[in-house]
Amino acid sequence: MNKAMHRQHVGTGVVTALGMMSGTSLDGVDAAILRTDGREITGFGKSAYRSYSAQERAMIAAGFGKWHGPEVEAAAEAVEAAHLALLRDILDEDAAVELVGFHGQTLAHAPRMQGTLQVGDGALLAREIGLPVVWDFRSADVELGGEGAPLAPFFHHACARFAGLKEPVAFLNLGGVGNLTWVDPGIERPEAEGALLAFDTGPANAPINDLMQERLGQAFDEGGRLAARGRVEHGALELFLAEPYFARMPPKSLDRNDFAEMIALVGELSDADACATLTAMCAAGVAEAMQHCPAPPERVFVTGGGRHNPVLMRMLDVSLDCPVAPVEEIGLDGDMLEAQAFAYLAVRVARGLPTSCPGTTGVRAAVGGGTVSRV
Ligand SMILES: Nc1ncnc2c1ncn2[C@@H]1O[C@H](COP(=O)(O)OP(=O)(O)OP(=O)(O)O)[C@@H](O)[C@H]1O
Ligand SMILES: CC(=O)N[C@H]1[C@@H]2OC[C@@H](O2)[C@@H](O)[C@@H]1O[C@H](C)C(=O)O
Repeated sequence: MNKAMHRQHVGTGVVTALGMMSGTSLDGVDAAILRTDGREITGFGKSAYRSYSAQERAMIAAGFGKWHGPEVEAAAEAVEAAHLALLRDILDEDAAVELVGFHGQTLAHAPRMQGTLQVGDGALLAREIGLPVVWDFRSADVELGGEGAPLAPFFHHACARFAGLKEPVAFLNLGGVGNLTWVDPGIERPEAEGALLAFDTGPANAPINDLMQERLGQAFDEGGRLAARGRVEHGALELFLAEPYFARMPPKSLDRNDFAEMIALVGELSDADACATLTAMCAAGVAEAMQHCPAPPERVFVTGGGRHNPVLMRMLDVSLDCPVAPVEEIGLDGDMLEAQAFAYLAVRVARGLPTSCPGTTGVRAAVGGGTVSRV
Protein backbone atom coordinates (compact mmCIF):
# COMPACT_ATOMS: atom_id res chain seq x y z
CA MET A 1 0.00 0.00 0.00
CA ASN A 2 1.41 3.39 -0.90
CA LYS A 3 1.36 5.54 2.20
CA ALA A 4 3.47 8.52 1.16
CA MET A 5 1.82 10.74 3.75
CA HIS A 6 2.78 13.74 5.72
CA ARG A 7 0.90 15.19 8.62
CA GLN A 8 0.08 18.82 8.26
CA HIS A 9 -1.75 20.82 10.92
CA VAL A 10 -4.21 22.94 8.98
CA GLY A 11 -5.44 26.29 10.32
CA THR A 12 -7.61 26.86 13.35
CA GLY A 13 -10.97 27.90 11.87
CA VAL A 14 -14.07 25.91 11.13
CA VAL A 15 -13.71 23.21 8.46
CA THR A 16 -16.46 21.57 6.39
CA ALA A 17 -15.59 17.88 6.56
CA LEU A 18 -17.23 14.80 5.09
CA GLY A 19 -17.07 11.56 7.07
CA MET A 20 -17.59 8.09 5.58
CA MET A 21 -18.22 4.87 7.45
CA SER A 22 -18.83 1.29 6.43
CA GLY A 23 -19.83 -0.62 9.56
CA THR A 24 -19.70 -4.23 10.66
CA SER A 25 -23.28 -4.91 9.48
CA LEU A 26 -22.08 -4.49 5.89
CA ASP A 27 -25.32 -2.89 4.75
CA GLY A 28 -23.64 -0.02 2.93
CA VAL A 29 -21.67 3.21 3.17
CA ASP A 30 -22.86 6.18 5.26
CA ALA A 31 -21.56 9.67 4.51
CA ALA A 32 -22.24 12.88 6.42
CA ILE A 33 -21.04 16.47 6.36
CA LEU A 34 -20.10 18.28 9.57
CA ARG A 35 -18.70 21.70 10.38
CA THR A 36 -16.19 21.85 13.20
CA ASP A 37 -12.94 23.40 14.34
CA GLY A 38 -11.97 19.96 15.70
CA ARG A 39 -13.27 20.80 19.17
CA GLU A 40 -16.84 22.16 18.98
CA ILE A 41 -19.45 21.07 16.47
CA THR A 42 -20.70 24.17 14.68
CA GLY A 43 -23.21 22.56 12.35
CA PHE A 44 -24.46 19.43 10.65
CA GLY A 45 -24.77 19.19 6.87
CA LYS A 46 -26.23 16.78 4.35
CA SER A 47 -25.88 13.05 4.61
CA ALA A 48 -26.13 10.23 2.09
CA TYR A 49 -26.14 6.45 1.97
CA ARG A 50 -25.16 3.91 -0.66
CA SER A 51 -26.17 0.32 -0.17
CA TYR A 52 -23.72 -2.43 -1.16
CA SER A 53 -24.92 -4.66 -3.99
CA ALA A 54 -25.22 -8.36 -3.13
CA GLN A 55 -22.05 -8.97 -5.14
CA GLU A 56 -20.08 -6.24 -3.32
CA ARG A 57 -21.32 -7.51 0.05
CA ALA A 58 -20.22 -11.05 -0.76
CA MET A 59 -16.79 -9.85 -1.88
CA ILE A 60 -16.26 -7.84 1.30
CA ALA A 61 -17.64 -10.55 3.57
CA ALA A 62 -15.21 -13.04 2.04
CA GLY A 63 -12.41 -10.93 3.54
CA PHE A 64 -13.81 -10.97 7.12
CA GLY A 65 -11.31 -12.39 9.59
CA LYS A 66 -8.44 -12.30 7.05
CA TRP A 67 -5.33 -10.13 7.25
CA HIS A 68 -3.94 -10.48 3.73
CA GLY A 69 -4.34 -12.36 0.47
CA PRO A 70 -6.56 -12.13 -2.59
CA GLU A 71 -9.85 -11.92 -0.62
CA VAL A 72 -8.54 -8.92 1.31
CA GLU A 73 -7.41 -7.21 -1.90
CA ALA A 74 -10.75 -7.86 -3.59
CA ALA A 75 -12.61 -6.57 -0.52
CA ALA A 76 -10.46 -3.41 -0.53
CA GLU A 77 -11.26 -2.77 -4.19
CA ALA A 78 -14.99 -3.17 -3.58
CA VAL A 79 -14.81 -0.80 -0.59
CA GLU A 80 -12.87 1.81 -2.58
CA ALA A 81 -15.26 1.65 -5.56
CA ALA A 82 -18.37 2.00 -3.37
CA HIS A 83 -16.92 4.94 -1.42
CA LEU A 84 -15.74 6.67 -4.60
CA ALA A 85 -19.16 6.36 -6.24
CA LEU A 86 -20.85 7.92 -3.20
CA LEU A 87 -18.14 10.58 -2.80
CA ARG A 88 -18.52 11.70 -6.43
CA ASP A 89 -22.30 12.02 -6.06
CA ILE A 90 -21.96 14.14 -2.92
CA LEU A 91 -19.13 16.33 -4.19
CA ASP A 92 -21.04 17.01 -7.43
CA GLU A 93 -23.75 18.57 -5.29
CA ASP A 94 -21.71 20.09 -2.48
CA ALA A 95 -18.53 21.90 -3.38
CA ALA A 96 -17.99 23.21 0.18
CA VAL A 97 -16.31 20.01 1.45
CA GLU A 98 -12.65 20.68 2.33
CA LEU A 99 -11.57 17.44 3.96
CA VAL A 100 -12.70 13.79 3.94
CA GLY A 101 -12.55 11.33 6.85
CA PHE A 102 -12.53 7.77 5.49
CA HIS A 103 -12.87 4.93 8.01
CA GLY A 104 -12.81 2.09 5.48
CA GLN A 105 -14.08 -1.38 6.28
CA THR A 106 -12.83 -3.37 9.26
CA LEU A 107 -12.02 -6.90 8.09
CA ALA A 108 -10.19 -8.11 11.17
CA HIS A 109 -9.58 -6.75 14.66
CA ALA A 110 -7.33 -8.42 17.24
CA PRO A 111 -5.49 -5.50 18.84
CA ARG A 112 -3.36 -7.60 21.21
CA MET A 113 -2.37 -10.10 18.50
CA GLN A 114 -2.14 -9.20 14.81
CA GLY A 115 -3.52 -5.66 15.14
CA THR A 116 -6.48 -4.13 13.34
CA LEU A 117 -7.26 -3.99 9.63
CA GLN A 118 -9.46 -1.46 7.87
CA VAL A 119 -9.34 -1.82 4.10
CA GLY A 120 -9.65 0.88 1.47
CA ASP A 121 -6.77 3.09 0.35
CA GLY A 122 -7.30 6.71 1.42
CA ALA A 123 -4.40 7.89 -0.76
CA LEU A 124 -6.18 6.53 -3.82
CA LEU A 125 -9.40 8.33 -2.82
CA ALA A 126 -7.47 11.60 -2.33
CA ARG A 127 -5.95 11.33 -5.82
CA GLU A 128 -9.29 10.49 -7.41
CA ILE A 129 -11.31 13.30 -5.82
CA GLY A 130 -8.63 15.97 -5.41
CA LEU A 131 -9.25 16.57 -1.70
CA PRO A 132 -7.20 15.66 1.39
CA VAL A 133 -8.36 12.38 2.93
CA VAL A 134 -7.74 11.31 6.53
CA TRP A 135 -7.76 7.53 7.01
CA ASP A 136 -6.19 4.61 8.90
CA PHE A 137 -7.59 6.00 12.15
CA ARG A 138 -6.95 2.96 14.36
CA SER A 139 -3.38 1.70 13.73
CA ALA A 140 -1.46 4.30 15.75
CA ASP A 141 -3.60 3.68 18.82
CA VAL A 142 -3.03 -0.09 18.57
CA GLU A 143 0.71 0.39 18.02
CA LEU A 144 0.80 2.42 21.24
CA GLY A 145 -0.93 -0.32 23.22
CA GLY A 146 -4.57 0.76 22.78
CA GLU A 147 -7.56 -1.28 21.62
CA GLY A 148 -7.90 0.89 18.49
CA ALA A 149 -11.65 1.06 19.22
CA PRO A 150 -14.07 2.55 19.95
CA LEU A 151 -13.11 5.89 18.38
CA ALA A 152 -16.50 7.62 18.25
CA PRO A 153 -16.30 8.60 21.98
CA PHE A 154 -14.43 11.89 21.33
CA PHE A 155 -17.27 12.80 18.99
CA HIS A 156 -19.89 11.71 21.56
CA HIS A 157 -18.24 14.12 23.98
CA ALA A 158 -18.62 16.94 21.41
CA CYS A 159 -22.25 15.89 20.79
CA ALA A 160 -23.10 16.04 24.49
CA ARG A 161 -21.63 19.54 24.70
CA PHE A 162 -23.36 20.58 21.45
CA ALA A 163 -26.68 19.43 22.94
CA GLY A 164 -26.01 21.57 26.03
CA LEU A 165 -26.02 18.60 28.42
CA LYS A 166 -24.54 19.24 31.86
CA GLU A 167 -24.66 15.90 33.66
CA PRO A 168 -22.97 12.59 32.69
CA VAL A 169 -24.86 10.63 30.04
CA ALA A 170 -24.12 7.55 27.95
CA PHE A 171 -24.22 6.96 24.21
CA LEU A 172 -24.97 3.41 23.17
CA ASN A 173 -24.23 2.45 19.57
CA LEU A 174 -26.07 -0.69 18.47
CA GLY A 175 -24.58 -1.72 15.14
CA GLY A 176 -23.23 -5.20 14.40
CA VAL A 177 -21.31 -4.88 17.67
CA GLY A 178 -22.46 -2.67 20.58
CA ASN A 179 -20.36 0.07 22.11
CA LEU A 180 -20.97 2.35 25.07
CA THR A 181 -19.53 5.78 25.84
CA TRP A 182 -19.99 7.29 29.28
CA VAL A 183 -19.33 11.01 29.02
CA ASP A 184 -19.11 13.91 31.43
CA PRO A 185 -19.88 16.99 29.31
CA GLY A 186 -18.90 19.23 32.21
CA ILE A 187 -15.24 18.47 31.44
CA GLU A 188 -14.14 20.60 28.51
CA ARG A 189 -11.51 18.38 26.89
CA PRO A 190 -12.35 14.79 25.94
CA GLU A 191 -8.81 13.60 26.70
CA ALA A 192 -8.92 15.01 30.25
CA GLU A 193 -9.05 12.41 33.01
CA GLY A 194 -12.63 11.51 33.93
CA ALA A 195 -14.27 12.94 30.79
CA LEU A 196 -14.83 9.61 29.03
CA LEU A 197 -15.05 5.88 29.56
CA ALA A 198 -15.81 3.76 26.49
CA PHE A 199 -15.71 0.15 25.35
CA ASP A 200 -17.59 -2.47 23.31
CA THR A 201 -20.54 -3.95 25.21
CA GLY A 202 -20.81 -7.24 23.30
CA PRO A 203 -22.49 -8.48 20.17
CA ALA A 204 -25.50 -6.42 19.07
CA ASN A 205 -27.20 -6.97 15.69
CA ALA A 206 -24.58 -9.20 14.05
CA PRO A 207 -25.77 -12.52 15.57
CA ILE A 208 -29.43 -11.58 14.96
CA ASN A 209 -28.63 -10.80 11.30
CA ASP A 210 -26.66 -14.03 10.93
CA LEU A 211 -29.54 -16.05 12.38
CA MET A 212 -32.07 -14.35 10.10
CA GLN A 213 -29.86 -15.02 7.10
CA GLU A 214 -29.20 -18.64 8.00
CA ARG A 215 -32.74 -19.62 8.90
CA LEU A 216 -34.97 -17.34 6.82
CA GLY A 217 -32.75 -15.80 4.13
CA GLN A 218 -33.52 -12.32 5.46
CA ALA A 219 -30.97 -9.60 6.24
CA PHE A 220 -32.32 -8.60 9.67
CA ASP A 221 -35.29 -8.86 12.04
CA GLU A 222 -37.21 -5.84 10.81
CA GLY A 223 -39.05 -4.05 13.62
CA GLY A 224 -38.09 -6.91 15.94
CA ARG A 225 -41.14 -8.73 14.57
CA LEU A 226 -39.72 -12.24 14.87
CA ALA A 227 -38.24 -11.62 18.34
CA ALA A 228 -41.60 -10.24 19.49
CA ARG A 229 -43.19 -13.64 18.84
CA GLY A 230 -40.51 -15.59 20.72
CA ARG A 231 -39.66 -16.51 24.31
CA VAL A 232 -36.23 -15.85 25.80
CA GLU A 233 -34.38 -19.07 26.72
CA HIS A 234 -32.81 -18.16 30.05
CA GLY A 235 -30.39 -21.10 30.14
CA ALA A 236 -28.75 -19.89 26.92
CA LEU A 237 -28.72 -16.33 28.24
CA GLU A 238 -26.90 -17.43 31.39
CA LEU A 239 -24.30 -19.36 29.39
CA PHE A 240 -23.76 -16.27 27.29
CA LEU A 241 -23.30 -14.02 30.33
CA ALA A 242 -20.72 -16.45 31.73
CA GLU A 243 -18.37 -15.35 28.89
CA PRO A 244 -15.30 -13.82 30.60
CA TYR A 245 -15.56 -10.76 28.32
CA PHE A 246 -18.37 -9.29 30.43
CA ALA A 247 -16.52 -9.37 33.74
CA ARG A 248 -13.35 -7.93 32.19
CA MET A 249 -12.71 -4.32 33.12
CA PRO A 250 -12.63 -1.85 30.23
CA PRO A 251 -10.90 -0.92 28.00
CA LYS A 252 -11.99 -3.75 25.73
CA SER A 253 -13.11 -4.14 22.16
CA LEU A 254 -14.47 -6.86 19.91
CA ASP A 255 -14.29 -8.13 16.37
CA ARG A 256 -17.59 -8.71 14.55
CA ASN A 257 -17.39 -12.48 14.81
CA ASP A 258 -15.95 -12.82 18.32
CA PHE A 259 -19.27 -14.20 19.57
CA ALA A 260 -20.24 -16.10 16.41
CA GLU A 261 -20.70 -19.31 18.41
CA MET A 262 -23.73 -17.73 20.11
CA ILE A 263 -25.87 -18.96 17.27
CA ALA A 264 -25.00 -22.48 18.43
CA LEU A 265 -26.37 -21.65 21.90
CA VAL A 266 -29.77 -21.04 20.33
CA GLY A 267 -29.37 -23.77 17.70
CA GLU A 268 -32.10 -26.03 19.08
CA LEU A 269 -34.67 -23.26 19.56
CA SER A 270 -37.48 -22.27 17.21
CA ASP A 271 -36.77 -19.32 14.91
CA ALA A 272 -38.76 -16.91 17.09
CA ASP A 273 -37.29 -18.13 20.42
CA ALA A 274 -33.76 -18.06 18.98
CA CYS A 275 -34.25 -14.52 17.73
CA ALA A 276 -35.77 -13.34 21.02
CA THR A 277 -32.86 -14.91 22.93
CA LEU A 278 -30.18 -13.29 20.73
CA THR A 279 -31.97 -9.95 21.14
CA ALA A 280 -32.01 -10.45 24.92
CA MET A 281 -28.27 -11.27 24.82
CA CYS A 282 -27.56 -7.90 23.24
CA ALA A 283 -29.57 -6.10 25.95
CA ALA A 284 -27.97 -8.20 28.72
CA GLY A 285 -24.48 -7.32 27.46
CA VAL A 286 -25.40 -3.65 27.73
CA ALA A 287 -26.80 -4.13 31.25
CA GLU A 288 -23.48 -5.75 32.28
CA ALA A 289 -21.61 -2.87 30.67
CA MET A 290 -23.50 -0.26 32.67
CA GLN A 291 -21.90 -1.62 35.83
CA HIS A 292 -18.54 -0.32 34.62
CA CYS A 293 -19.78 3.30 34.39
CA PRO A 294 -17.99 5.57 36.89
CA ALA A 295 -21.36 7.06 37.91
CA PRO A 296 -24.93 6.35 36.80
CA PRO A 297 -25.60 8.30 33.61
CA GLU A 298 -28.63 10.59 33.60
CA ARG A 299 -29.82 8.94 30.38
CA VAL A 300 -28.68 6.45 27.75
CA PHE A 301 -28.95 7.78 24.20
CA VAL A 302 -29.14 4.99 21.64
CA THR A 303 -27.66 5.33 18.17
CA GLY A 304 -27.16 2.87 15.30
CA GLY A 305 -29.60 0.49 13.63
CA GLY A 306 -30.56 -1.33 16.84
CA ARG A 307 -32.62 1.64 17.99
CA HIS A 308 -35.08 0.80 15.18
CA ASN A 309 -35.82 -2.52 16.90
CA PRO A 310 -38.63 -1.89 19.44
CA VAL A 311 -38.18 -5.30 21.11
CA LEU A 312 -34.53 -4.52 21.81
CA MET A 313 -35.38 -1.00 23.03
CA ARG A 314 -38.02 -2.42 25.40
CA MET A 315 -35.56 -4.97 26.77
CA LEU A 316 -33.05 -2.18 27.42
CA ASP A 317 -35.69 -0.08 29.10
CA VAL A 318 -36.54 -2.95 31.46
CA SER A 319 -32.97 -3.97 32.25
CA LEU A 320 -31.23 -0.59 32.69
CA ASP A 321 -31.62 1.58 35.77
CA CYS A 322 -31.83 4.84 33.84
CA PRO A 323 -34.03 6.18 31.04
CA VAL A 324 -33.23 5.00 27.51
CA ALA A 325 -34.01 7.11 24.43
CA PRO A 326 -32.90 7.34 20.80
CA VAL A 327 -30.31 10.10 20.14
CA GLU A 328 -32.98 11.91 18.13
CA GLU A 329 -34.25 13.10 21.52
CA ILE A 330 -31.32 15.54 21.62
CA GLY A 331 -31.58 16.45 17.93
CA LEU A 332 -28.93 14.04 16.58
CA ASP A 333 -29.25 11.63 13.64
CA GLY A 334 -28.71 8.09 14.92
CA ASP A 335 -28.25 6.69 11.41
CA MET A 336 -25.37 9.06 10.66
CA LEU A 337 -23.55 9.51 13.96
CA GLU A 338 -20.64 7.25 13.01
CA ALA A 339 -20.10 8.95 9.63
CA GLN A 340 -20.24 12.32 11.40
CA ALA A 341 -17.76 10.98 13.97
CA PHE A 342 -15.18 10.30 11.26
CA ALA A 343 -15.70 13.79 9.79
CA TYR A 344 -15.04 15.21 13.27
CA LEU A 345 -12.04 12.94 13.90
CA ALA A 346 -10.59 13.83 10.48
CA VAL A 347 -10.47 17.50 11.44
CA ARG A 348 -8.88 16.61 14.78
CA VAL A 349 -6.21 14.55 13.00
CA ALA A 350 -5.52 17.37 10.54
CA ARG A 351 -5.16 19.75 13.51
CA GLY A 352 -2.87 17.44 15.48
CA LEU A 353 -5.47 16.89 18.22
CA PRO A 354 -5.85 13.52 19.98
CA THR A 355 -8.54 11.07 18.88
CA SER A 356 -8.26 8.52 21.71
CA CYS A 357 -7.04 8.38 25.29
CA PRO A 358 -6.70 5.92 28.20
CA GLY A 359 -10.44 6.17 28.97
CA THR A 360 -11.56 5.27 25.46
CA THR A 361 -9.11 2.68 24.11
CA GLY A 362 -6.76 2.08 27.03
CA VAL A 363 -3.88 3.61 25.11
CA ARG A 364 -1.14 4.78 27.49
CA ALA A 365 -1.59 8.50 26.75
CA ALA A 366 -3.83 10.60 24.53
CA VAL A 367 -2.96 9.92 20.92
CA GLY A 368 -3.96 11.27 17.52
CA GLY A 369 -4.17 8.41 15.05
CA GLY A 370 -4.88 8.75 11.36
CA THR A 371 -2.93 9.44 8.22
CA VAL A 372 -3.48 12.50 6.05
CA SER A 373 -3.16 11.90 2.31
CA ARG A 374 -2.98 14.99 0.23
CA VAL A 375 -3.64 15.19 -3.46
N1 LIG B 1 -36.01 -1.33 11.27
C1 LIG B 1 -35.13 -2.13 11.87
N2 LIG B 1 -35.56 -3.12 12.67
C2 LIG B 1 -34.70 -3.96 13.30
N3 LIG B 1 -33.37 -3.87 13.17
C3 LIG B 1 -32.87 -2.89 12.39
C4 LIG B 1 -33.72 -1.97 11.70
N4 LIG B 1 -32.94 -1.11 11.01
C5 LIG B 1 -31.66 -1.49 11.25
N5 LIG B 1 -31.62 -2.56 12.06
C6 LIG B 1 -30.43 -3.31 12.51
O1 LIG B 1 -29.32 -2.43 12.55
C7 LIG B 1 -28.27 -2.94 11.71
C8 LIG B 1 -27.51 -1.79 11.09
O2 LIG B 1 -27.00 -0.99 12.12
P1 LIG B 1 -25.84 0.04 11.85
O3 LIG B 1 -26.03 0.66 10.51
O4 LIG B 1 -25.77 0.90 13.04
O5 LIG B 1 -24.61 -0.95 11.81
P2 LIG B 1 -23.10 -0.72 11.41
O6 LIG B 1 -22.81 0.75 11.40
O7 LIG B 1 -22.87 -1.49 10.19
O8 LIG B 1 -22.36 -1.45 12.60
P3 LIG B 1 -21.17 -1.04 13.61
O9 LIG B 1 -21.60 0.15 14.39
O10 LIG B 1 -21.04 -2.28 14.44
O11 LIG B 1 -19.97 -0.80 12.76
C9 LIG B 1 -28.97 -3.79 10.67
O12 LIG B 1 -28.08 -4.75 10.13
C10 LIG B 1 -30.09 -4.40 11.51
O13 LIG B 1 -29.62 -5.51 12.21
C1 LIG C 1 -12.54 -2.35 15.00
C2 LIG C 1 -13.83 -1.72 14.61
O1 LIG C 1 -14.05 -1.36 13.46
N1 LIG C 1 -14.72 -1.57 15.59
C3 LIG C 1 -16.03 -0.95 15.37
C4 LIG C 1 -17.12 -1.99 15.55
O2 LIG C 1 -18.41 -1.42 15.33
C5 LIG C 1 -18.92 -0.98 16.59
C6 LIG C 1 -17.80 -1.27 17.56
O3 LIG C 1 -17.18 -2.39 16.90
C7 LIG C 1 -16.76 -0.12 17.64
O4 LIG C 1 -15.72 -0.53 18.50
C8 LIG C 1 -16.13 0.23 16.29
O5 LIG C 1 -16.76 1.25 15.58
C9 LIG C 1 -17.12 2.51 16.08
C10 LIG C 1 -17.50 3.40 14.95
C11 LIG C 1 -16.05 3.22 16.89
O6 LIG C 1 -14.86 3.04 16.66
O7 LIG C 1 -16.45 4.02 17.74
